[in-house]
Amino acid sequence: MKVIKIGGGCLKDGPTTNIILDLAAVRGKGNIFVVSAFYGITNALISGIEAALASEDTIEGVIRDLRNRHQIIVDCLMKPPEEKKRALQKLDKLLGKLERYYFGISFTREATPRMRDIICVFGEKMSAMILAAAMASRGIDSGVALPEEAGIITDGKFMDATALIAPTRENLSLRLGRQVTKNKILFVPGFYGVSDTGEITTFGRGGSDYSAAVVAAGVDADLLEIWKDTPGFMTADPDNIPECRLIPELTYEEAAELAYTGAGILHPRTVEPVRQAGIDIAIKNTYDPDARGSRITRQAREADTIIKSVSYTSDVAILKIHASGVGVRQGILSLITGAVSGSGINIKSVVTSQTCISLLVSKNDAQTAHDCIRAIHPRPFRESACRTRVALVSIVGEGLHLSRGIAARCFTAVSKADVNIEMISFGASDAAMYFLVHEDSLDPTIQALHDTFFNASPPPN
Ligand SMILES: Nc1ncnc2c1ncn2[C@@H]1O[C@H](COP(=O)(O)OP(=O)(O)O)[C@@H](O)[C@H]1O
Ligand SMILES: N[C@@H](CC(=O)OP(=O)(O)O)C(=O)O
Repeated sequence: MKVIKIGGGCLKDGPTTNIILDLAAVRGKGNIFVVSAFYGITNALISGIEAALASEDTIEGVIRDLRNRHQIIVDCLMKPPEEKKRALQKLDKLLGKLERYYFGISFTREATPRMRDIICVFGEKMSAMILAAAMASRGIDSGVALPEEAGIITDGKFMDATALIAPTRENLSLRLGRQVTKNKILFVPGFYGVSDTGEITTFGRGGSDYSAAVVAAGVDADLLEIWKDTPGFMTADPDNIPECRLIPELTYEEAAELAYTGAGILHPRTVEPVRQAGIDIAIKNTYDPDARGSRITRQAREADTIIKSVSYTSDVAILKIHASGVGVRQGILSLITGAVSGSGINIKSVVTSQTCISLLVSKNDAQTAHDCIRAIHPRPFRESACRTRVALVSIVGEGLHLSRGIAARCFTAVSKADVNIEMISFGASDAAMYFLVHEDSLDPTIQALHDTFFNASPPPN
């Protein structure tokens, strides 16, 4: 059995969703589909929260807009009036509940992370329901299994949960495995699970890729297939580098490093659950389903180049803590990282020298993290600084640390592009090297690296 993930990027509107359903009808029977909300709906749900906080009067319009957007899709996917009516009744039931939550936050003037999660998952609940109804309308046996019914269990952290694989596996093998028969398609809303006390907890934005990996591990799937609107995992984001190329095979390590350092094609934690279970990931292009796509696996076959891809993220800030003898002063590092993570902030990376500790955090967390560090008493450092106008660039390829000349080629390219490097990390991973540049220099940096590693006639690396 396969687990197949369909994201919002493939569910843009009625006609594109029809293409996906045609594909699923031919290739999807006997498999589990983990689905995201229709394109733009999660953003609309979040805007609805802000609108409801500002004024109760906005709620009616938000619900009307959500209903219209889904109704247009239902109209396009289903023809028999009775079936359409039933789907719209289910939609109205969900929207009725959603409306009450919006009134709740408007009344209390408070949108807690718990309430944000409850509201955000309505997008996936609506899409799974509509896709299953549309599939049934094509005469295909289909159903919906909600994560709370199937038993996708999380650590309970709102808006950034992690799945607990052991109990999830136990639940899914009992409750999901048996529901999938040879000719049936089962839809599971992605993006969330429930804590052991039943609280809805999302896996963070873009988390349906991770959901699908969790379900794949939970049912011991033969393969996790992720359907995307690109030919596969590319040597760079096609939005930045249109001439980028397909990477036919990547290792788990390479895919994880790329996803963590900003390759928006995969949620950063997608690889974890399937790597543990030894399940491959196939990325397939919905516009060209017979094409090869990309395979993420334990051991990728030899590639022409060691560097597989270039990725970047602007969602990074650097905190520099200047102190002397960092390497010989016991406890200073743990004091600083403890203060930051104690306030619930995730530290993306730490690089130290004898005179400076550099912490990388998300841009949104930078100010709070800096405040936490400055609040340490007595101060174990001389001075601290926070830089937010930076971006992280990374080149990834298994074995790059063993190959001579990669770093030289990388930094020569960057320097030729007249870009100044602000921080380098090399050696922490066998498969990745990353550095920071000013955010205004991001585009020329990515272009220079891509030209060097993928477009230039090579010195072999
Ligand atoms: N290295 C990469 N290879 C392919 N696509 C990438 C890469 N980095 C970023 N992307 C972007 O990821 C997008 C697909 O991811 P996403 O929009 O999240 O899909 P979905 O919503 O269907 O899950 C592509 O349209 C592309 O712009
Ligand atoms: N709908 C959620 C979860 C998700 O994974 O969506 P997508 O597969 O479209 O990235 C979001 O927008 O964050």
